[in-house]
Amino acid sequence: MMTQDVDLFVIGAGSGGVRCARIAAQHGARVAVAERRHWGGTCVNLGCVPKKLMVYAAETGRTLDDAPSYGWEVTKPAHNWSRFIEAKDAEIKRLNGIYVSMLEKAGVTLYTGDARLIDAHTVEVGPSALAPEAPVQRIKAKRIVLATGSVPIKLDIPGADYAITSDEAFHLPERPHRVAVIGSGYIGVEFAGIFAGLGSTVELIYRQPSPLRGFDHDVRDHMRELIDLNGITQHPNSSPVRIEKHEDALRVVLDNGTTLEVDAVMMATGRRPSVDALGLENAGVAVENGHVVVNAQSETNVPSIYAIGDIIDQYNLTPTAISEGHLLAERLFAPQGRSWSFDTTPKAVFFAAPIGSVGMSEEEAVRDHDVTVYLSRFTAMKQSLPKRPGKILMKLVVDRQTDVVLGAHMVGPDAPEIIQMLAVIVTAKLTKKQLDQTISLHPSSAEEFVTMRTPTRHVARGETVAGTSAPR
Ligand SMILES: Cc1cc2nc3c(=O)[nH]c(=O)nc-3n(C[C@H](O)[C@H](O)[C@H](O)COP(=O)(O)OP(=O)(O)OC[C@H]3O[C@@H](n4cnc5c(N)ncnc54)[C@H](O)[C@@H]3O)c2cc1C
Ligand SMILES: NC(=O)c1ccc[n+]([C@@H]2O[C@H](COP(=O)([O-])OP(=O)(O)OC[C@H]3O[C@@H](n4cnc5c(N)ncnc54)[C@H](O)[C@@H]3O)[C@@H](O)[C@H]2O)c1
Repeated sequence: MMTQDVDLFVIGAGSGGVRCARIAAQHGARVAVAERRHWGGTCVNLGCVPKKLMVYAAETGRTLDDAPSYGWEVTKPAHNWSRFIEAKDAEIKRLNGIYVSMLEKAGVTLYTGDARLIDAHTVEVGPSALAPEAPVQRIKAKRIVLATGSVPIKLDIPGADYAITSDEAFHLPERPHRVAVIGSGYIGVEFAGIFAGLGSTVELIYRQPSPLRGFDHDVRDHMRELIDLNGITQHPNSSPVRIEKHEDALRVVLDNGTTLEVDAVMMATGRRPSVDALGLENAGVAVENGHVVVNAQSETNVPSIYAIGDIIDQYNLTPTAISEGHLLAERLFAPQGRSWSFDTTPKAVFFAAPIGSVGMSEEEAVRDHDVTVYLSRFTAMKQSLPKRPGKILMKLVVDRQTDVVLGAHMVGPDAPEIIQMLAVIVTAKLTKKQLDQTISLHPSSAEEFVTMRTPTRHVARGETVAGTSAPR
């Protein structure tokens, strides 16, 4: 066994860990990082990146559907799943290499293997699936960062073992023709859109009356319509009670008695922080509701140990994990740090018509503000020739007293791209009047955000939020 000293040891080379390690090393710290499964973490290997490539694959199919209405005399060819998965995997492999070389160039020492805490200043790295032959090594560190991310959760129902999660969905040997997706959060809705876009029959099962709990109620209502329009069968207000394996199919039995016959069942029922076998108890790191507890400085209760990203179960997005890692490295090794506005983190759901959302939903805003809502629904020009159904939704939530834009929400083509810029407006606390002073860019969908003049409704602080009144 070898012993070595570093200023900072980062466990987990995902979004947060890689950034933290790189910035610390660039400021002169002696840094080491351990990764047990895949360099770049969830986002690069089993999350944002392969997911977005799959979204593009599905979108390309829809473009082919629409091509004849623009004069292209094409018949839609079949989608070759294995060729696509191969191309996607090659791209992910390229990105893995970039992460490794970026860390090495910054002078970070890399350990491939499973890491765990021995005490508040010692990490042990041993063999893992990625490095089954890895020697057991102990490293002494002045400071340790826990950046181990999260893992998917399956429902505890009979037959759960027959179900896949997003981890397996990226590497299926063939595309299932009939899929049941359980859960209508980010992953459930995104994968329902991907499978439907590639031609599968999709059943989306969820507990609530509308999908996407936590999003603005008008966005959720609108999404319910769009999911229908994309040919996905929704089973709201339902939960699966068991999954049965039959000769040629899986059967999902719902609590209302419905039985669905499918080729694959995907559970998209949330994720939990990855804390198992991390040795947290050896160092006395406090855990609450399954996540590591930190203060606003990413400090745990143990002075030498910090935690960032999904392991703290706060924002659970890549840019927030990256920003936490960057801030922590600067706080520890460079006095003049950057700052970020975490409260106005923009969010996207990459469905067939994606969602972009920043700031407060209407129901969040009315807790503390008198609110004016501007809401618009219209058909995208690009959809006019193909006569593709489904409208764009745009919504602004404005403080009635100060005129500050509290929230901006959109469902429609390019919504994430447009909302990224609206996030600047919400972060800078600009007013509706300042949006009104902006000349529109024509013809675009985004121009609607600077041309919405007539309030749709006013809602007083504390009032119950009512449904939409914009034309459908
Ligand atoms: C299907 C899917 C789609 C997503 N899409 C988006 C999206 O579009 N946009 C977005 O912002 N976010 C998205 N996310 C969320 C995003 O991927 C995570 O929030 C982000 O990766 C969290 O970063 P992290 O650094 O906390 O952890 P991770 O990126 O998960 O990295 C943790 C790393 O630690 C390693 N590790 C764990 N335990 C150990 C150990 N004991 N020893 C050594 N290494 C260890 C893991 O192997 C992993 O590589 C998506 C997630 C999923 C699952
Ligand atoms: N576009 C993005 O930015 C993106 C994409 C994917 C994932 N992510 C991140 O990853 C996280 C995890 O995604 P997710 O979709 O797995 O989680 P989620 O929390 O968004 O959704 C979980 C879903 O499972 C359902 N569920 C939970 N317990 C259940 C039960 N007992 N019975 C029936 N249904 C149940 C919930 O009602 C919900 O619909 C997200 O919160 C997000 O932060 C982000």
